[in-house]
Order: sequence, then structure tokens, then C-alpha cells
Amino acid sequence: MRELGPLCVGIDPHPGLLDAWALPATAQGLETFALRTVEAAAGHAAAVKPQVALFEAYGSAGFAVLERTLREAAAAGVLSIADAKRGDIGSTMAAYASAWLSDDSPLAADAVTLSPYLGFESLRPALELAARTGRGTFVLALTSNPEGASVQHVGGTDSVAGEILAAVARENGTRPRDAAPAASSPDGFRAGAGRHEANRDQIVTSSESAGLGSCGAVIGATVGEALERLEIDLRGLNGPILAPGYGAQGADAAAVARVFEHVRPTVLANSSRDVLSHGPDVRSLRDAMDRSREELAARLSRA
Ligand SMILES: O=C(O)c1cc(=O)[nH]c(=O)n1[C@@H]1O[C@H](COP(=O)(O)O)[C@@H](O)[C@H]1O
Repeated sequence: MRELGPLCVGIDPHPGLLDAWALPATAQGLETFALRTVEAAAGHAAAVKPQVALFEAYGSAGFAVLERTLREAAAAGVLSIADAKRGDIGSTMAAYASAWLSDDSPLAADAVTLSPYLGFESLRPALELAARTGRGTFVLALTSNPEGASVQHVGGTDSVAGEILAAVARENGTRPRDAAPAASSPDGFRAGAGRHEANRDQIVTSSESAGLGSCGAVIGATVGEALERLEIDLRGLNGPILAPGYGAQGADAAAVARVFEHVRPTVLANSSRDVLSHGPDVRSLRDAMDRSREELAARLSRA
């Protein structure tokens, strides 16, 4: 993000987009689409985010294309975020973690999106493996879809989403001002943690000067005033924020800057359909990425 700015390009090979690119809705069409997007993104976006379901829809052939896409992104020096939105009970979560975050997996990505709605601690195997292999996680907190509110906003100023974000902050070494000193291991953190261990008004960051932690949060750029209404203060998060909703879902760069007013430099905005609609020409794709990236950078570079 420091080198290439705040844009993540989603690789979302919707059948309609394949058609617009004059590609068949086959594994071959999928491969051309994904690799061309990686080629365009290299040096023009901080990360690409392949949407796993749109590959999975082609079965094993789709997964083979996804494996190749992740390999090519790594070879081109583009960070990859596998948008798999995984979350499961602990024992099987370990297998998901291994698929997306272990060094020897053919599907290894630099980071993976996770759903904490089976309980944040159910994600522990993935958080631990990411830490061991130097990768990252992005935990869904306030999603960009309107239906998310019916679960995530529950509790009001003591909301479910606020609890998830407090847990993410703890992963990144942020602790409440009046809690016992944080142990260095995540387990130690948990042991001292009451349900409301991270009073969101009072979190302090123990490693601000050391850069962002590896546990990110997903917060849609379309959440509007929700952060304010739920009294969620993102300043103690100390991790990157993946913000989908920019572009096709209606949020422009000004809206992204408004929603993330106090943490703008930590935001990585995702655009999928909006950028991809400029394909199949690589140069047009790149121009669209550059425009989005510059527009976002102008609004997000300062807190
Ligand atoms: O985790 C995600 O990436 C995600 C979370 C969320 O809250 N909202 C959201 O739109 N996304 C993903 O971000 C992408 C948005 O695509 P566009 O609306 O085409 O830019 C899709 O791949 C979604 O699955």
C-alpha cells in the first residue's frame, strides 16, 4: 500500500463479464480473464482479490485456474487476498487455514478473508497459521451488503461488529488502558480478557510505531453512518482495513474517506466490477486502475 497506493482489484469472473470480454464461460475463459487482470494489476495495484466462489463454480478446473492465478500474482509481485470468507468449527477450520495459508498448499495466498460469525475464536487455527507463515487475514466485521446489519449491528453501542473489531485489535497487540499488561502470545491475551476486555473507547496501541498488525478487518465502504451510530472507533484497530463497496456498489472515493475519516491511511479499497468492466484490453484495465488508485490516494493519504 505504501508503494502502490490504496487499491485492491477484485478478480470476479462473473459470467456476464466473461461475455463482455468475448470469453467463453469455461475454465479456459476464466483463465484468460484472471491472468489478464493480474498482468494489468502488476505495478498498478497493491493487491488482487480473486473471489473464490466464481472459480469454484467450475469445479476442479476452476480451482486449477485459481491455483495458477495465485502463482502468477506472486511471480508478478502482486499481493493476493483469497476471498474465500472461510469460518468453521475449530477442527475443520484448521483444514481451511492449511488450504489458504500454508506454504506448501497449491492455493496459498498472501491473505484470506474469514467469517467470524461462528465465533471469533473459531478462527484461531487460521490466525495462528497466518502468523507462522507470515501471511495475513481479513476478518469480516461490517460487510457492505444491507443484510449484514441484521446480525452485525445487534447490540447497538455494544454491537456484535464492535466485539469482532475489538478482537481484531487484540490480535494486533492493542490492549485496553486499564487491563493487565498484554502477554506476548495471543493465548495470553485471551486469558486476561473479559467479554468487554477491549473497551473500544479506551484501546491503546502497543505497536503503533512498528506498523500495522497482520489481522485486518473487512468493513464495507457502504456502511454509511453505522460506525458512528454503533460508537465504533477504528483508531485502535492497528490492522489494515479492506473496504469493498467502492465502485459498483455505489461508494466513491469521497464516501470511502468519510467512512474511514480517522484511519484513512490504513484503508485498502476494493473494486471489482467497476475496474473489470474496462477489459479485456490490458491498457484500458490499467488506466481504470490508475484512475481509481489516484482518486483514492488523493482522499486517503492523510488521516
Ligand atoms: O470480503 C469481501 O471481499 C467482501 C465483503 C463485503 O462486505 N462486501 C463485498 O462486496 N465483498 C466482496 O468484494 C467484491 C465487491 O465487488 P464489486 O462490487 O464488483 O466491486 C466481491 O467480490 C464481494 O464478494
